[in-house]
Amino acid sequence: MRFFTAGESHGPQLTAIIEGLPAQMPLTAEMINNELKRRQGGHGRGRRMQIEKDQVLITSGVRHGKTLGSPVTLTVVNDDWKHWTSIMGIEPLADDVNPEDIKRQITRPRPGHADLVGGMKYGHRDLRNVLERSSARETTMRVAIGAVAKQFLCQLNIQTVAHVTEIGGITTNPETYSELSMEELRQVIENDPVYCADKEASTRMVAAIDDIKGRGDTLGGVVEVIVEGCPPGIGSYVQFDRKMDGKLAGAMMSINAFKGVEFGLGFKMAQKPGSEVHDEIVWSEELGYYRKSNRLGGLEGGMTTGMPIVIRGVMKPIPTLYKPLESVDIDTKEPFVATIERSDPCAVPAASVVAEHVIATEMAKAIMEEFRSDTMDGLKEEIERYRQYVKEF
Ligand SMILES: Cc1cc2nc3c(=O)[nH]c(=O)nc-3n(C[C@H](O)[C@H](O)[C@H](O)COP(=O)(O)O)c2cc1C
Ligand SMILES: C=C(O[C@@H]1CC(C(=O)O)=C[C@@H](OP(=O)(O)O)[C@H]1O)C(=O)O
Repeated sequence: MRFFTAGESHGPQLTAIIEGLPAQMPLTAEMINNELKRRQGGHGRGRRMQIEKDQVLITSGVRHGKTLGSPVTLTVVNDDWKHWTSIMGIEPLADDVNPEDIKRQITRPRPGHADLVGGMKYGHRDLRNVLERSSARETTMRVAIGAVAKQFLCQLNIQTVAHVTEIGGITTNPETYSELSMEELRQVIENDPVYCADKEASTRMVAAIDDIKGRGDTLGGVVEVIVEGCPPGIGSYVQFDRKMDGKLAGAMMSINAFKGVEFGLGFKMAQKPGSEVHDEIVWSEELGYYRKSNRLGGLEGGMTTGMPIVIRGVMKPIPTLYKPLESVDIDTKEPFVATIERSDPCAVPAASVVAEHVIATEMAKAIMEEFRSDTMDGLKEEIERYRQYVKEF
């Protein structure tokens, strides 16, 4: 499976093309729209999310609710486009229009965003040409693609869920959710304003977001994605670029503003002896091989172990601040104090939805590389056979 996304944040629409999905897989726009709605939510989003009502249109690759095996094209219209048609026009400017006269030319780069380096790299003196594509508006299509991947994984009894574990230094207590099933965890976070499973921490996170917003500043945090039901042996140790942990980490780091990744115990492993890190191996007739604990987060030697995959990513605070940091106007070379129109004070809850979907996409891609069939039923049979084989190994 391979895919591309395209589209500017304030352009007419966003597009994704996915190629390599098996035929006969159930797929509906409704399933994708539910996930798009979750990405738009979460306490801490700015005014843009009140303008957009993200709804996907499937324009190829699906007929009567099932994939055809041909490329699937997804589009989401930017409702905000109508306010930007002159600034973001596709056609060349008329001869009598001076580009400098187009409103809202951006010459003042924001520290922490792509503006300055993107402008240098592509020769754009209007930094809007950079921010339009570097914007996390693109994550809409990452979620749309991931929603398709989740439907694929669901056919194979592989489930994913993501939740927020930290915002602005407020952390969850894992004891409040460690006993929950995937389904229970999903239900708890769906009813929570910051997609967090610890009620007490959630209340404090909401207050922290309101407080930081009032002070014109922004907050980051940590999100955790769990994948359950994946068979052992996805990914490989035989070549560096086939290691599953590397692929998952790369996917997580491809999300705007994500700056670190860890699996299982993660960075805490540095403080512990090996006996408190590695997971002991056991076997039973009913379950086959499994581990007594899951401190490594479901990966050994670049391969899934069959235990739940547990991956966390850290999101830095949003760079566009109402309380601006020092920067330099690229035309005048003078320092300036920026004024901004709108931004998200905290997008960690929304980013948890994005994280779940990019991880689901990477898992689906890896499974399609590992097992070959052009039909969904063929793939199901392949995986079932393999699951039985590893159980008895
Ligand atoms: C869901 C989501 C929403 C975001 N919203 C904003 C925003 O409103 N304003 C902003 O400046 N950055 C926002 N960001 C972060 C920027 O897109 C990101 O910092 C920028 O693209 C630069 O990339 P980098 O932080 O990975 O270096 C958001 C990120 C995500 C994942
Ligand atoms: C549009 C989305 O997020 C945007 C991500 C973003 C950024 O700089 O990354 C900046 C903001 O865009 P705008 O300047 O239009 O308000 C966010 O709203 C979205 O998540 O769909």
